[in-house]
Amino acid sequence: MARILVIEDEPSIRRVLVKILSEENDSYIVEEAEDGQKGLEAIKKDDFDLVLCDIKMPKLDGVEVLETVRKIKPEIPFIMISGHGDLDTAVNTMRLGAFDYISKPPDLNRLLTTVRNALDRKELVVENKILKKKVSKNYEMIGDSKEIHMVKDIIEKVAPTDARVLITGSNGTGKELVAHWIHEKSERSSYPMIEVNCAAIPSELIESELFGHVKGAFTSAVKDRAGKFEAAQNGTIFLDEIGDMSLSAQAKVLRALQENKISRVGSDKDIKVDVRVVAATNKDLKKEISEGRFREDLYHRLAVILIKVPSLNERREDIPLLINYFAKKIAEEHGSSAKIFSKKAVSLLQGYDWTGNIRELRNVVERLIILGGSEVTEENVKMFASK
Ligand SMILES: Nc1ncnc2c1ncn2[C@@H]1O[C@H](COP(=O)(O)OP(=O)(O)OP(=O)(O)O)[C@@H](O)[C@H]1O
Repeated sequence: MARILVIEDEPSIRRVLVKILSEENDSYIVEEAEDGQKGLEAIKKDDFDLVLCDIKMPKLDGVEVLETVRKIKPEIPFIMISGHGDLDTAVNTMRLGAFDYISKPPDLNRLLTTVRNALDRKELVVENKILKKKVSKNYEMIGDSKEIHMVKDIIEKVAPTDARVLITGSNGTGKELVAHWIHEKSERSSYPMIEVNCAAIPSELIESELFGHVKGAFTSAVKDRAGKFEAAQNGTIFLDEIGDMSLSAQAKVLRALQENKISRVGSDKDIKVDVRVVAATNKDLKKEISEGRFREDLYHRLAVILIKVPSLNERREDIPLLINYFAKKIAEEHGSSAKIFSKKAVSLLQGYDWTGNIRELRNVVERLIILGGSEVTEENVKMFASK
């Protein structure tokens, strides 16, 4: 299905274009606008795969429409329609990002070929964007230590089962990464993995976030809304920082785990959910239980399998590998060649106490690459990385 918008003020030409395109291919949905202003409004409101746009029009001309859309929806290809007097302008619009132009009266074959090419390219651009997004989130798990191999082994064993998993470990040790792999290596991987950071959501909103709500359930509930459990249907929900969840939300999560049912806030209708729960925390939940902040029954439901992710300080031999890996990644991101870290620089970094946190290690590597010289030396580390 391809949605095409024809913006043209001359009714006869507009009609011809709409007719030709609609008859050419059943999967073309063709809409029309009679001037630049209306065209722009339609593009803002809806998603189009292609726009055919006249150049000379009242109110807003084609060049202005093109320039505005390039800023808000740059992926939409434009084919400009030029009359006798504006061929030069048409050629110039290609510099502004138009895909192509056709002259009036439109030549049927040329029009249809250009439309097909433009739609093909649009698909490619969108695919590339999705691909880039996937690649940019990095899920490689670097490390050759006994400790990280143990974690990988457990993931392999546990992922294909439906067992709930509680992942523990201090900040930035890779808990989210572990959760990601559990989902990816499970049969649920073609369904969504929905992540909820329980610490980032105010306690009065967490229930609605997880379970959704019905219109009128509270002041700002202006319409029915599904929650994350429903969004994760057939997939995995990752409850990050579960140790920060309010007791009343914990009670509801417990019910969801016991009965595989949830109800939206403000409704007593049950909704069946088939969702695997993976949770993570950097808190000592046993301590939280003894102090009355975490439900023991929920703990036992969640911690069917426990994975403790070791801090980098417990597997310092992985630090040089990580430095190397981050140096390459960062160079790629900056479009430069990877900087060499001298042996002394690496061993100094390896010895620091704060390097338990992988995120922090990455930040320091980035800082050293930006601020250090062509080679990262012991002196650079002392200057830019010590805490
Ligand atoms: N073994 C690893 N190899 C490469 N990168 C890793 C590894 N472990 C973690 N990272 C990276 O380190 C960063 C922190 O990891 P992650 O977010 O999984 O940690 P976390 O324990 O969930 O953190 P927090 O406690 O702050 O939520 C991420 O960018 C992640 O990709």
